[in-house]
Amino acid sequence: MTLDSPHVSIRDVAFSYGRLRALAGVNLEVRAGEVVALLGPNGAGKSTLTHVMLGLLAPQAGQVRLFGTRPQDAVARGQVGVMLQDTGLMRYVSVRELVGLVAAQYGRADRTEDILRDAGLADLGPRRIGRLSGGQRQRVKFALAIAGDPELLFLDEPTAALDVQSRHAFWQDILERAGRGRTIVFATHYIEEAEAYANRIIVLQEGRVVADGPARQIMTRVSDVTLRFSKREAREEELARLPGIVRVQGSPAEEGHWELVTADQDATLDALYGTGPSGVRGLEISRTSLEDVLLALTKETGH
Ligand SMILES: Nc1ncnc2c1ncn2[C@@H]1O[C@H](COP(=O)(O)OP(=O)(O)OP(=O)(O)O)[C@@H](O)[C@H]1O
Repeated sequence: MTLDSPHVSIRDVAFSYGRLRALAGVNLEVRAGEVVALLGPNGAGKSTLTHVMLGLLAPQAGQVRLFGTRPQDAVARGQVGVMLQDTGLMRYVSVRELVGLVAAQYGRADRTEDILRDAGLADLGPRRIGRLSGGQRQRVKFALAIAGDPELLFLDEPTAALDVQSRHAFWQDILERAGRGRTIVFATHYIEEAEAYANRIIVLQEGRVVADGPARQIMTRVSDVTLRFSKREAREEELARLPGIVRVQGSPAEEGHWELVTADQDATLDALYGTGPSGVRGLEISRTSLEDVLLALTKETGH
């Protein structure tokens, strides 16, 4: 282990459940302070990858290192916090007792109230776990993940079941941790959260990494833009000849209403407007969303 070891390093990792190949040659490195979102359709391998990163599943091929050492050793040193989808919680203890117990294992019993506050549980300390709502239980799982103030946090769908306020508070806490050099890897189906809070997005599809980079970089992979406008005297053939055009659609419901998909917005608009009056009215430009890009990247298997 060296000071500048990546927090996570995965090389050529393959994992199969019997004959079902869940991860096929995954490579990635995550460094201190990164907030990484794992995206991908159901069954893409996000949870399997998370389990492999934690040392809970041993890959049949390849190597996994956390802080330059075996995942189990990093976990034993208290460097890793984790929130998995299907962990159960003791039902008959109070929120404060459970969080305090885990905090004590990290030598942080005196920080129990801070942990409860950070997880949005300040008012729920005396409540029995068995009496909590789904979103409240989710916050307890988060409290347990952060109890040791770990350098590396793995969160599997952390905001599932959280209401709007809790989500907001959760992300503020995550950003504050990242600002202190903590590393966060989370799997999610909320694309807008990945776009807003992750500085890197990794897209998995059938156990392979099909995209890896900042949201903006991933979005440039599909650079098409849609232009919508009205133009009375236009003909379809004429619009199709504009530079950059990928596709032209007229609106059958509204004559003279057009939708152009272009790969070169500037060239298309220059030609459309030309030098004189264009007759174009009500122009709307919409960029491809990250959701469109993900659908394009993961559509091959029709999930
Ligand atoms: N315990 C298991 N035994 C057998 N196959 C499994 C097991 N867990 C997962 N799989 C299979 O491995 C593949 C990857 O599953 P995984 O749970 O990692 O996907 P995921 O991306 O986390 O999906 P989701 O978005 O639905 O949580 C799927 O085809 C799944 O059916």
